[in-house]
Amino acid sequence: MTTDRVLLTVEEYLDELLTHLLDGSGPLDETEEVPLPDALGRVLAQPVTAVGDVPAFANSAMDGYAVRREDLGTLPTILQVVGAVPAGSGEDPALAPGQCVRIMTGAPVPTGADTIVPVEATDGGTAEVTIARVGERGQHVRGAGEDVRGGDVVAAAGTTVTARVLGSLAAAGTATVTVRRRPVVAIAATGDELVAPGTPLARGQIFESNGTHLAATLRELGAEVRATVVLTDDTEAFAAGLDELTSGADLVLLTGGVSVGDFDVSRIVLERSGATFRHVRMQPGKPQGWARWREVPVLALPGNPVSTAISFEVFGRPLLDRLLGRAPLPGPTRAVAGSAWRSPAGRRQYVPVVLSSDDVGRLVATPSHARGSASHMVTSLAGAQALAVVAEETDAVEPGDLVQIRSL
Ligand SMILES: Nc1nc2c(c(=O)[nH]1)N[C@H]1C(S)=C(S)[C@@H](COP(=O)(O)OP(=O)(O)OC[C@H]3O[C@@H](n4cnc5c(N)ncnc54)[C@H](O)[C@@H]3O)O[C@H]1N2
Ligand code: MOO
Repeated sequence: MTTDRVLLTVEEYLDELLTHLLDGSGPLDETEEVPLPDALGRVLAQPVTAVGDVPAFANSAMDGYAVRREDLGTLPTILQVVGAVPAGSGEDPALAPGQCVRIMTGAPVPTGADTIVPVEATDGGTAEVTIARVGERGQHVRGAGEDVRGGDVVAAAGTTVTARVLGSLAAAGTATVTVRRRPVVAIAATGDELVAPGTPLARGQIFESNGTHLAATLRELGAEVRATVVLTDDTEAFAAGLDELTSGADLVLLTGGVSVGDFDVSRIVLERSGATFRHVRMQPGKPQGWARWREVPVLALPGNPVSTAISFEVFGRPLLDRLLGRAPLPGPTRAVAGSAWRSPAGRRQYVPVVLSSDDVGRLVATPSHARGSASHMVTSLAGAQALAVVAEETDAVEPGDLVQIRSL
């Protein structure tokens, strides 16, 4: 009976999803090779190695003079300037004892030089130069391969290609990368009360927001997202809608209608295909469900907007990560609570928070909504930078208490 659901911990339910909903399967097999700039947001299917040393050659970190350190035993010393190498120059002027070369930042250090003297430590001469100060041998020389050696891994398989990863890969000479196919995800919001923003609200109606939120989150995660559909509470229409949603999809997300109400259509229809509905020891996000419809995994999330968002973070994101072979987000960090709030005993609480630091440098987490955590306060998501995670055994959080932080 749906009203008498098995109560699971967060970990137990996630394990059930990974093992039974996804059938224990790993990443999608298909990969594609894309030009580097098109790889933003995709997940690497293979490690990417540097095509050569980075830096590729020893070069100057300063505008100044390339010198032989042994010529500068006593200072000041006058050296003869025998050439100039700007960045991009292929020249390698020879240096005899007592000679130096003008050099610009990024230019290759002449083979005969070993140290760079910044122009500020000289009189700036062009035919000859007086050197007033010099550092250790090798100073201001950026060595070949100092950043990474040719053949070394710059980004591992499973890495999400962010702007930072793109920059690093470009610097390491990568032109194309092999990424996992985007999982195709279909989303449906359920409920007769839902209307699109821009439509006047009749009594009992609300603006649909979960589908918009989920679709955008999934796009950020590298999925190919089908336009969100709104399914009504009519069971036959809902079943037909599910047939369409599952066709060609790797995953279907449903939001709403998973609770125990008489019109909870997701639950009623999915149960026809042997769905599993659970209560999970978390707040928000207690009622959850999953099924396979025409063999396609269907994850049914509770409809309250904050419940949908957090349930997706806790259960949907790991499914996507699994399909994409993506390395999971780094584990939680900790912060001190910036205010007091209550937490339901026996349930792990996830609270949208803003982060700041206090005057002794501790990370501080404060609920992003003045009224704390509640699953209908959808605008708490807009200002949230992270989720504070409060343990099951805690029923009250006091300012200064340590809480776990999960990034969003
Ligand atoms: N008797 C019980 N009632 C409820 C229980 C329970 O254990 N026993 N659990 C409560 C909890 S906790 C949650 S969470 C909700 C989950 O309910 P449903 O998944 O069936 O969600 P709905 O009833 O369809 O909607 C809940 C709420 O969210 C609004 N909503 C739904 N979809 C959207 C959307 N796409 N965009 C914006 N807002 C949406 C909907 O209008 C409702 O206000 O059940 C509790 N009840
Ligand atoms: O699980 Mo419900 O999300 O607490 O409102």
